[in-house]
Amino acid sequence: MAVSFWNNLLQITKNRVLQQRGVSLYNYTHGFEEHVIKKKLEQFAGGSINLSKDGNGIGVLTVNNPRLMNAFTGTMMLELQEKVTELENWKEGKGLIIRGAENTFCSGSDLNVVKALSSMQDGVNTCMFIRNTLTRLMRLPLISVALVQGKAVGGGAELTTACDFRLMTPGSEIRFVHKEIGLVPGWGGATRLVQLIGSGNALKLLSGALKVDPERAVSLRLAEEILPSSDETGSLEEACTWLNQYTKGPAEVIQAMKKVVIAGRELHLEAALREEKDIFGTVWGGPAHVQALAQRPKHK
Ligand SMILES: CC[C@H](C(=O)O)C(=O)SCCNC(=O)CCNC(=O)[C@H](O)C(C)(C)COP(=O)(O)OP(=O)(O)OC[C@H]1O[C@@H](n2cnc3c(N)ncnc32)[C@H](O)[C@@H]1OP(=O)(O)O
Repeated sequence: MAVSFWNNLLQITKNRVLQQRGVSLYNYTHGFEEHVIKKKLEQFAGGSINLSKDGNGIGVLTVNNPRLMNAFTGTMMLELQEKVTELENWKEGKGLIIRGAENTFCSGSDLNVVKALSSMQDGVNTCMFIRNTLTRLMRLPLISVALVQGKAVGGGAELTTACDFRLMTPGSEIRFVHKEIGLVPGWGGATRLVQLIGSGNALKLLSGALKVDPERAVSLRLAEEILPSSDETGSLEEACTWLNQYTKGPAEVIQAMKKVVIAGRELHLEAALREEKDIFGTVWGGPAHVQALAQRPKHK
């Protein structure tokens, strides 16, 4: 009785967290002092995170630091957080493509930053900071796709798992290299990988630091498809076309659809069903619903 009371309370609290925007996994109650690590990250400048948003509700987020195979400097980590906040507040948004600049995806943290922040405390705080951001990215009410061109390595491989889907270009690879540098994933990538491909397959990819080519990624259900083009422009167009299959219709309906899926993915059955009811209430009688009913649709 007592256990089920606490379980219910926990689920209700989690429900509320999922409904709010900008809520992080870690805060001062977990001993995480965000402002301290932000001050440190500011010192490692370079590269950028660029966001473009089109009139059809599709955003393209580009990890841009080609000199270092799009590795994340400190300021890029900070910029990613800002862009996620912007996307959380994008009312017209429906879909998001994440890609790397100049024909490669991302090689994780800038190893110069890793070296400079080598104390256990700095390492753990940096990971908590990014894990917060990637958890919010994963929970965006947008359908997200990682467009993997070239290499997605280390934290770059982890970033792909924060998206709903992965599309790979011919010759590209995803590789969790952490073991090779004496680490385990710290950006939440191991947890998400287990959810995506199961614990046995995840253990093989992580403990073997295996190179996952597009064919293997599709067979593991890590990637949806191999795109025909390997060049930047062609593959972006193809990724947009792929995503457009799922983003037709009004933003409020697409966003509600993503939210019911997040609830199903993250909550226990009863809490997820309650959440689905609440989200349903936000679209029932809404403009898209009323308009569709007025047209007496037939779905042949
Ligand atoms: C939990 C996440 C984890 C953490 O933060 O704790 C990490 O993400 S740690 C970082 C994990 N990533 C790596 O260890 C990648 C190391 N780099 C490579 O393995 C290769 O460079 C590779 C496979 C990404 C690309 O190989 P390729 O032959 O195609 O290119 P180059 O090696 O010639 O790379 C060009 C240039 O970029 C530099 N580079 C690449 N990645 C990084 C990085 N993560 N940090 C800093 N610099 C990086 C590379 O050293 C080359 O520079 P150069 O001056 O020409 O040597």
